Amino acid sequence: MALVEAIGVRKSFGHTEVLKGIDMEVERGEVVCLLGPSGAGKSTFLRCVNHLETIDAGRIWVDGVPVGFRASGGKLHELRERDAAHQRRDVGMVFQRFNLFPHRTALENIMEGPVQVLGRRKAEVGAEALALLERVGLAEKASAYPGQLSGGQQQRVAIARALAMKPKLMLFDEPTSALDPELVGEVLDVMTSLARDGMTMIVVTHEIGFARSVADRVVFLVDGAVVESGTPSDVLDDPQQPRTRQFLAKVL
Ligand SMILES: Nc1ncnc2c1ncn2[C@@H]1O[C@H](COP(=O)(O)OP(=O)(O)OP(=O)(O)O)[C@@H](O)[C@H]1O
Repeated sequence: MALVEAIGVRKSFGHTEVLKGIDMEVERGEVVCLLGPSGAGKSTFLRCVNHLETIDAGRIWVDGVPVGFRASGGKLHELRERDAAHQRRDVGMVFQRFNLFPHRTALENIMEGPVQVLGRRKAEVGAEALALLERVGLAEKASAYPGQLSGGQQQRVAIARALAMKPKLMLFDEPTSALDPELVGEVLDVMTSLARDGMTMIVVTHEIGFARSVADRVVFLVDGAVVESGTPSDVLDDPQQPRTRQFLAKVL
């Protein structure tokens, strides 16, 4: 089974159907870039995968367990909202706005999940958190507060914080959209290195260059439906669908 399987996912807000039956599979180690115009439902789909939204119809499995359920003793038990946090542990999410705790240092931000959520010992987690800061090129910023870091640095800390939970899957929701252009590259470099290390990733982005060079597969979402999916070169260089062509003509 693929690491992520989504079948017929539907989601409405009020009377507006935002996801109109999404099917998607993401294999282990695969990087999928989700592209499409504003309002297509890209963020909503990611939020459904991470159980930040409940779905109205269809089903999503992450590593064989349907989102919104917990497996135990060979049975599935529906999750109550407070138990959903359990499921989110397997999935790291990085948002457009870095969402760091402002009154905690970079290192403390990274340690927060393993200590508070997983109940691990601070001494053990500290060394891992420092290694993660090194991995995102910020070892020297361990004691800095978010307000003392650039947007690019904050986003790299946010990535390290997500990795600290040892997720099976990483979701990125326009991780560079809030950054000054000169800071975009440093965040994309960290994401590229994660991808090369075999992390399974779904990335919502408008960075076509990243999609072209890093994605295994590009999926185009328009108006709540997948209109085209394939290798980056197939979809970006030779789009078959008029809506994909229109979108690419605007962003390329
Ligand atoms: N919590 C919510 N309540 C009501 N409507 C919502 C909610 N979240 C999203 N929407 C609506 O759902 C639609 C899809 O939004 P979504 O953010 O998923 O699109 P997107 O493809 O990620 O767009 P963008 O690139 O602009 O972020 C939009 O019309 C949005 O206004």
